[in-house]
Amino acid sequence: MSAREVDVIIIGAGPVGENVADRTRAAGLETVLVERELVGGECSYWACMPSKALLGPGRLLAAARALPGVAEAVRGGLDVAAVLDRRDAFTSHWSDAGQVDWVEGIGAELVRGTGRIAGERTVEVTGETGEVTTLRARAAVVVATGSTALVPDIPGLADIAPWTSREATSAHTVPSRLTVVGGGVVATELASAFASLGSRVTMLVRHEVLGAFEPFARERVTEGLRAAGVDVRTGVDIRHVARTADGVHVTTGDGDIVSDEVLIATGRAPASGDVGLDSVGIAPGGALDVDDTMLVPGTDWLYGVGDVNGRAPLTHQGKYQARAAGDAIAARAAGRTPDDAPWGFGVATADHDAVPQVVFTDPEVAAVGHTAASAADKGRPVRVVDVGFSSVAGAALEGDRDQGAARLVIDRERDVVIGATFVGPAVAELVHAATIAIVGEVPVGRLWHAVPAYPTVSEIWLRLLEALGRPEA
Ligand SMILES: Cc1cc2nc3c(=O)[nH]c(=O)nc-3n(C[C@H](O)[C@H](O)[C@H](O)COP(=O)(O)OP(=O)(O)OC[C@H]3O[C@@H](n4cnc5c(N)ncnc54)[C@H](O)[C@@H]3O)c2cc1C
Ligand SMILES: NC(=O)c1ccc[n+]([C@@H]2O[C@H](COP(=O)([O-])OP(=O)(O)OC[C@H]3O[C@@H](n4cnc5c(N)ncnc54)[C@H](O)[C@@H]3O)[C@@H](O)[C@H]2O)c1
Repeated sequence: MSAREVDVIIIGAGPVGENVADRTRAAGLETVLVERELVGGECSYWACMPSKALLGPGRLLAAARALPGVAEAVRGGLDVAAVLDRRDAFTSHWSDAGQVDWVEGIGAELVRGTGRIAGERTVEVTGETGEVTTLRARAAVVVATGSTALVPDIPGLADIAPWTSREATSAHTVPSRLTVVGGGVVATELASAFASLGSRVTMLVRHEVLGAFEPFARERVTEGLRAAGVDVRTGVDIRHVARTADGVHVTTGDGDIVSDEVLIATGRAPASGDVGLDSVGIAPGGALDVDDTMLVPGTDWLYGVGDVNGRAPLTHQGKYQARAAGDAIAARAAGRTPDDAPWGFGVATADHDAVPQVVFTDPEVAAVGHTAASAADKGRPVRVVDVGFSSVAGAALEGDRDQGAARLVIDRERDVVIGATFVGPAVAELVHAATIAIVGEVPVGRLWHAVPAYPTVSEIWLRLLEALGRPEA
């Protein structure tokens, strides 16, 4: 069958595929998006949006309860049905009609079905009824297929049909008892959400909670989960799982935990196993190896963007990669070399050392760049400074509870910030200032001139600088 030619074919219309299309369309390239489920991807329907819609009400209620005068006005718990309804609205009731309109609006074409690379520059799309459309790309094929939940090979687990983040974020009933396996971001966020909705939650953590974050952040999140009623157990070894009349039994070295549902939150795997990479000599299944323009080395047409390349599996970072890749594709299609020097338009340099992330637990964690441990692993000589929010008037005004703590990691030789972590009830918005300091390589001496308004929570920056010590006048 003859192939239809277009400029760019993007397999996967999640947030990342959509953003590549936005850039290639802006450059006037004929662009096809291939999607087998919902345009908008995991983030819109089973990840970021529904999880944050489930988390917000519980955090707000806890904040209200910590503020005398407001606490007295708050009676009872959350209205679970209203929270679930609002979550449904944020997922557009799992309809992608609005996002399809957006694709049409930018002048891209949507082809529904499963995309598979079938040799150089060629993609076969198999539709729902089995019909196959063959497309050939003049400029680029972009793999933006995201990731899927990893389910460990625990005896009995497959037989009980456990929840993954998909079932948890789209649940329409709240289990009375929920066991969460894992201690990462998905586990902590969804344990918090379901505890706030009334589940009795047990977390089974193999090592420790939020292992990749600064120890003081891990400890405070663990305390916060426990204060919210979550039974957090660390160092747990799961041996077997079975469903019986009284619920699901998870057998650990320390006995059985019985619950109504088990949520597996043990990480994600790049969705690269079934996109035809083998047809062009690339081993399927792992993270797709790419350079900083997201081009697969050894090709001049194949790109891997977003979760599938494993560089920084977060929506904002994938969209950043998408903007770089889209601009690099457009430049190459026009016969130009993309601006591919570090921090150029066609590269995702920030993936290496300046990835921000917020964990929306209570307290929240907002971090960017290095932790003290990751800097040490890279042999970077650093100074570390720690400050509590108790010294910040703006934070104290937020409520009568522990307002958290912050850490800066400073490169001792260059005297610039290379890492920041904030933990506290409302620290999410603090992280962008730290990202700018890192990406802009702002000298610490200059930061003294970035004056935080009084009395805001941002005065933590002043406290951190004071703790570092003002350079000699
Ligand atoms: C519970 C949870 C909460 C999260 N919360 C956040 C958060 O708050 N903030 C944040 O930044 N990140 C968050 N993430 C991570 C975020 O969801 C991902 O980083 C993001 O969705 C990646 O976007 P993507 O476009 O690369 O992949 P996806 O969103 O996974 O989209 C890939 C798309 O490709 C399609 N596809 C796959 N294979 C094919 C094929 N062969 N043919 C056609 N289509 C195909 C899929 O159907 C899907 O629509 C969360 C993740 C989880 C699991
Ligand atoms: N707010 C956010 O930005 C946000 C929210 C959710 C998810 N995400 C992203 O989604 C991705 C996936 O998150 P995640 O929490 O699934 O992964 P993760 O890698 O953060 O955590 C996985 C957890 O599972 C544990 N684990 C792994 N294998 C296990 C096993 N066999 N038995 C028991 N425990 C095991 C690990 O020790 C770890 O605690 C991450 O990259 C994360 O950044 C981001």
